[in-house]
Amino acid sequence: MSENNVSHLRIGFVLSGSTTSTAKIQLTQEGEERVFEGMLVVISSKRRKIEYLGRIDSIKPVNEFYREGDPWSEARKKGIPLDAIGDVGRSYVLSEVSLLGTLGNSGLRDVRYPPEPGDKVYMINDGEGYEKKIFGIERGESGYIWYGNIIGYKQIALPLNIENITMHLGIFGVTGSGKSYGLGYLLELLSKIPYVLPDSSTTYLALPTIVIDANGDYLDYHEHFLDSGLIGIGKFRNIYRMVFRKSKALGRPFTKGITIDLDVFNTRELAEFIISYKTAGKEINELQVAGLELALKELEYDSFTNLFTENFENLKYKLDELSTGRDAPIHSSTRRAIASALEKFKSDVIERDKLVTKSPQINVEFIEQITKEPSLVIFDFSAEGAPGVSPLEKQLVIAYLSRLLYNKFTEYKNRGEDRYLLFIIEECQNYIPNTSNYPVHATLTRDYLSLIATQGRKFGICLGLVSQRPAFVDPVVVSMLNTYIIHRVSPDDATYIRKISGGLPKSLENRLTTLERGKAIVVGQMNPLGYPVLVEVGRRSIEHKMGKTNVMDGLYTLFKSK
Ligand SMILES: Nc1ncnc2c1ncn2[C@@H]1O[C@H](COP(=O)(O)OP(=O)(O)OP(=O)(O)O)[C@@H](O)[C@H]1O
Repeated sequence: MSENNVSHLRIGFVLSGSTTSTAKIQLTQEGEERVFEGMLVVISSKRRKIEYLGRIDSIKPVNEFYREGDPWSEARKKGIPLDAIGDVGRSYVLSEVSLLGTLGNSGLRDVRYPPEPGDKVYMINDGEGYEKKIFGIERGESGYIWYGNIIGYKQIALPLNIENITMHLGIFGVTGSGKSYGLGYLLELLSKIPYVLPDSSTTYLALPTIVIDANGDYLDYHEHFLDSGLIGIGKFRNIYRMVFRKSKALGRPFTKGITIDLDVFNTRELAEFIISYKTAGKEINELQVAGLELALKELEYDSFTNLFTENFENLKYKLDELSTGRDAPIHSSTRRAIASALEKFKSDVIERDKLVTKSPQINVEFIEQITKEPSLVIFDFSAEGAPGVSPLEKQLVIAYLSRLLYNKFTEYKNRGEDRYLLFIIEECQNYIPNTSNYPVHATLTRDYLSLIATQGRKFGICLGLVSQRPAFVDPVVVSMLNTYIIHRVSPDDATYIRKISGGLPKSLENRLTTLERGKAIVVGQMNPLGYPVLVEVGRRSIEHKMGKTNVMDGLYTLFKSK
């Protein structure tokens, strides 16, 4: 590093007492202005001709006239101003730096010698190949996408290793912290992952993705696809929007109705779901579940879908039969409760939302198609895509989808065929809840999503779980995520985040609850640095219209219309 290079901003000097893991530095005036906790910096050792990558862990201003118990304590107590003395006193800023490694041409190496007193500390120079020195990776390398920029450095992005997305991803943050915007940006990057061919030319590939879109945050991509075709959506071949049958959007191009087949469920699962549906998942009566299970079994139908869509009366007769007579296995009051649960299920799910059919739109051929011709599939669970649809019906759809995916990917695996799919679930606490603090009944979704989470890297389904409240998500599943993008979280979640992410340095942990919108900490297997990094999410190339609110204009329009 040349000292004459003005773009290398010197921000400090190493003081005595460094070890191979930390260095104490005194900041220069520029350093005092620019440095913040969590920032990455470079220490240059002239004598050893090495550079260290460090992270600012603390910043401590010192003034020799303001010390605890000094001779001026009494004057301060009496309120006598000491500004003049303070101004002439020695005043400086100390900083503790964690040494993350030494910089080489292929990424970080272990620190074998501590920096020496007098070594200079710099900001990383944006334009001098530092990405390669820090991460060991160059732009354009196969299988890496470059995410946003490292905070403090506009030109230095964080590479993310796509190979490791197979070990699942968690995106957490409170409402408005920028999760959906950031995820949209990530989807754009995942639609054009570089792949270097044997002749050294580069092609770009897209990772097929299904996103359960809770609020319509990704519909801009569908709109863009309808308006402008494939421009701007990388290598995705198609973008589908999936809506419930009552949605006004049905009938638009590349928009499919959400329908499912009940035959992926076993008798117990279906019985439990129908009984819990009546109480909106709040409670579940074991006697009623057992009674319905018995009726379904005794009917010996080979298709639940047929039974519910065409022969529903038979089920009612069977229930009556099983509750008639002195030794009837189902008590008459239980029968009444089961019958009313069945009616509710039939009238909402079968008749009103027309969710169940023998030939559903979401089927194995669709999975085959979207994974073979990489596509983005948006399940629109917003009010427009799912008008009047209950949370439990959404659960039923995800339960169906996760079974379908699990079975299909098991088949791919058994055939030795490589397929990959990113399955993103927003508001995932509703489908894989931590029942100890978020009492939502979700066995139908939880079991299969957990099963997908526990599958190894080679299974091919990469889970992307998104939540405002990570503590409400099943901790066993969360422990299987290997990469986290953590936006601002609530103080209640900060301790939990620290635990699941394998411990964050204090300098970053302190920022968890105060991160600005669009800033996040990236930690885990996809981050090749091996240390948590503070990043600023990049700009979406397709505008995020759905996330916008316009309170004042809206209020004014109402006011004017009076
Ligand atoms: N990095 C960013 N750059 C520009 N605008 C952003 C950025 N991040 C978020 N926004 C905007 O801020 C608003 C809130 O962001 P976003 O919808 O992503 O939050 P969220 O964490 O997903 O919230 P919720 O959990 O309520 O969905 C949106 O209007 C979004 O477009």
